[in-house]
Amino acid sequence: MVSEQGQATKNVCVIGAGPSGLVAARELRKEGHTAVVLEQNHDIGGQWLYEPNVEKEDPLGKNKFLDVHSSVYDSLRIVSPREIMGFTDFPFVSKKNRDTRRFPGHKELWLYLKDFCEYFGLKEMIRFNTRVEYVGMLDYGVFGKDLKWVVKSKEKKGEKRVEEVFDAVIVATGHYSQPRLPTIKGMDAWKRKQIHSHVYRVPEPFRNEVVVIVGNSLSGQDISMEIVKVAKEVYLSAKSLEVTEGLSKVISKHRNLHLYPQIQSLHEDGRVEFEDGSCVIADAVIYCTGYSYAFPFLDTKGIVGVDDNRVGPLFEHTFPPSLAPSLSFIGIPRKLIGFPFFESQAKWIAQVLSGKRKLPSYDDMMLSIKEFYRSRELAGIPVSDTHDIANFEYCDKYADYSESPHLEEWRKQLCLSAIVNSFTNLETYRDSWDDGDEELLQQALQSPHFTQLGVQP
Ligand SMILES: Cc1cc2nc3c(=O)[nH]c(=O)nc-3n(C[C@H](O)[C@H](O)[C@H](O)COP(=O)(O)OP(=O)(O)OC[C@H]3O[C@@H](n4cnc5c(N)ncnc54)[C@H](O)[C@@H]3O)c2cc1C
Repeated sequence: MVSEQGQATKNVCVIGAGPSGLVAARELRKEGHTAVVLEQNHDIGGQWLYEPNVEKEDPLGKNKFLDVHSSVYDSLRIVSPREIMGFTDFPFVSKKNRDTRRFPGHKELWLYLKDFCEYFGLKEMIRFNTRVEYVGMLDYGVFGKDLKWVVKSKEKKGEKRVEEVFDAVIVATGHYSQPRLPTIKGMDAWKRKQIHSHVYRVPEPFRNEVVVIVGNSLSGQDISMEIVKVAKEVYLSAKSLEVTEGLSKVISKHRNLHLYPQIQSLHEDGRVEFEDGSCVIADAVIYCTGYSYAFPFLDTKGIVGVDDNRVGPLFEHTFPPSLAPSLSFIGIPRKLIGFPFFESQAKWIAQVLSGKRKLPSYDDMMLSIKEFYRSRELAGIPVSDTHDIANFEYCDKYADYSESPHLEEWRKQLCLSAIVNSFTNLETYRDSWDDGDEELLQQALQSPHFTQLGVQP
């Protein structure tokens, strides 16, 4: 199809109505495409649609399709100041009678997304309670721009199955749901409680228990800090015993929180042996060991795969060269300022689909991927961290692809300052804000993002 402006318009399926899928829907519509968003849940929000009921969820997430998508726990507050999180034209301002904290709880972010959805009239584009079970090429062998996709979905609560054909598919299914587990001797034989942080919600079930928490990244730290208030003893098992000043302060404050090395083995009688030969008897083990990329519905005949948590080959973590532009992914990179990044990526995809922007040739995209892998290897970054990109220039690069403005300097500064604060004051950084940061924030609030767009209906 061709729009009145002479651009190609496509019939696009977006999978997932989290932040990435929502902004993709908006950008596709802006660009003149017809888009439908298929969402397995009953509402929008993705990770931010809190699900307290995890009883039926398999605790180590071994099933192909999980029943519960969100891994968010009850007490979770965002890790960066709200000001930096909003989409570029829809600031995340605090509202009366809502959670007005600078680092609000998860519900506030969900409400922000609800507001975004309503403001841009996105709900009518979404089919809820619809799980995508299969995505495959209609005519395998015909690559390139004419390639079409078959999408098979199933109503979550019924048996109704639908099969549709689209010009393009955008995968926006997130990657913080499928538990990534370590391999530990004796893990399968362990008879006591054993869960992944994906199903952790509240500390109460661990009252008076001896708990081993595996992994000291964000979730491991957060969960340790709240479980320690009810548990008898908490052993935080980390890859390295060299920890940030912030975590070290927390450990010295709580007499029942101990830093231990990695687990060597688990035993049927409840013994947990650590690499330094020490041993404790525990009631529960909580794995805060991160998440795996998983696309259980996607059949690309082996063209796109996940290998050691690397999704590829993907040009700029977005387009598989031989299937571009009809198949794309949003939100694969981790550790970037999420929402504005998803927005640039969505703009770029929408514009490539309409023909406004051109992708490099297949050979050039493959070369770029190879060079990227090589540079990571030379920097000593493991394959499993391929998509960890803690680099603001990356956000700017994606903005350039769609000729959008770069990430504002104040966002970068506020983000860095929150990270630095968390390193030194882990327990309090969300509520203590020093004078320098306040000054930075006041500068941010004078920017067009807030002065021209800050008033939401
Ligand atoms: C504990 C935790 C804390 C976090 N804290 C922060 C934070 O402070 N700041 C921050 O910026 N980010 C944080 N994140 C990252 C968070 O994932 C992103 O903010 C954001 O939610 C990613 O958006 P997304 O749309 O890409 O994926 P998601 O939010 O995961 O949304 C994906 C959507 O796809 C749907 N879906 C999946 N599979 C299917 C299918 N087969 N069929 C149909 N629909 C499907 C899901 O139901 C979901 O609605 C956190 C994540 C976790 C787990």
